[in-house]
Amino acid sequence: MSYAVKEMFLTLQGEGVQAGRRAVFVRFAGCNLWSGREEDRATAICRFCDTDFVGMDGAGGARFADAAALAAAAAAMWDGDTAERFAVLTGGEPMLQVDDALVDALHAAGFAIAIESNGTLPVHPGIDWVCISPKAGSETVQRSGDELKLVWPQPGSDVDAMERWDFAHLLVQPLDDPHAEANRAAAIAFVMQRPRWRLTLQTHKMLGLR
Ligand SMILES: C[S@@+](CC[C@H](N)C(=O)[O-])C[C@H]1O[C@@H](n2cnc3c(N)ncnc32)[C@H](O)[C@@H]1O
Ligand SMILES: Nc1nc2[nH]cc(C(=O)O)c2c(=O)[nH]1
Ligand code: SF4
Ligand SMILES: [Mg+2]
Repeated sequence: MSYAVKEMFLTLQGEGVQAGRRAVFVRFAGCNLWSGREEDRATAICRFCDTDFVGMDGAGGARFADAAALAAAAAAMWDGDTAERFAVLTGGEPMLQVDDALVDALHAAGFAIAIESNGTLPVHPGIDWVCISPKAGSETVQRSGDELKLVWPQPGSDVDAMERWDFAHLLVQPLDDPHAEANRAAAIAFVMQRPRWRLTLQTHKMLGLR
């Protein structure tokens, strides 16, 4: 199978329990909850997306002919200790494209693999670190993993149900939109009400990283 990748870049993981870790980000093109076109945003299932995932025209983006080609490109970005190789598969929705061949090729290249997924599709069982970010108005079928990252506020979210799912870490991330300051306060209030949850911030945005 070939893979449509919007962009690929070396940075620090900005969010979640792995924040601060060096990582190659592979941003897959396309999502099942929004077309990515601004004219469709108001009618999409997921309306707050902060990411351009349309096309393959970003830095490091391409249509990779096969898994070996994608893994080789990711490995070429990692100019350090190969023992620490870490890839974050995101998008768009990566589970629309991630398959056995890609997981095997990245592992063969020495990468531990993390994923950022909306949870509407089962995550590949070979992934080493599973982050699910549920979206109100969609069905979260992937109800287990390493971290659940709830963007907040998000009306229509069944937080009590999420607390019955099987995640090692429960995280709440302030919604980045024109009301960011109020959203941060709401996320802090959320954790004050629900001490099983922890606040996570989009540190790459504060640091000027990609
Ligand atoms: C762009 S999404 C791609 C992966 C996948 N489609 C998902 O939604 O999890 C990456 C992460 O950014 C989060 N995110 C997207 N837009 C955001 C925003 N405006 N503010 C805060 N987090 C946001 C998502 O919830 C997800 O955790
Ligand atoms: N540095 C950095 N960390 C991130 N963590 C999750 C991201 C994403 O867009 O999936 C992201 C991103 O876009 N950049
Ligand atoms: S599900 Fe993820 S990639 Fe898709 S529109 Fe929502 S935040 Fe963006
Ligand atoms: Mg992002």
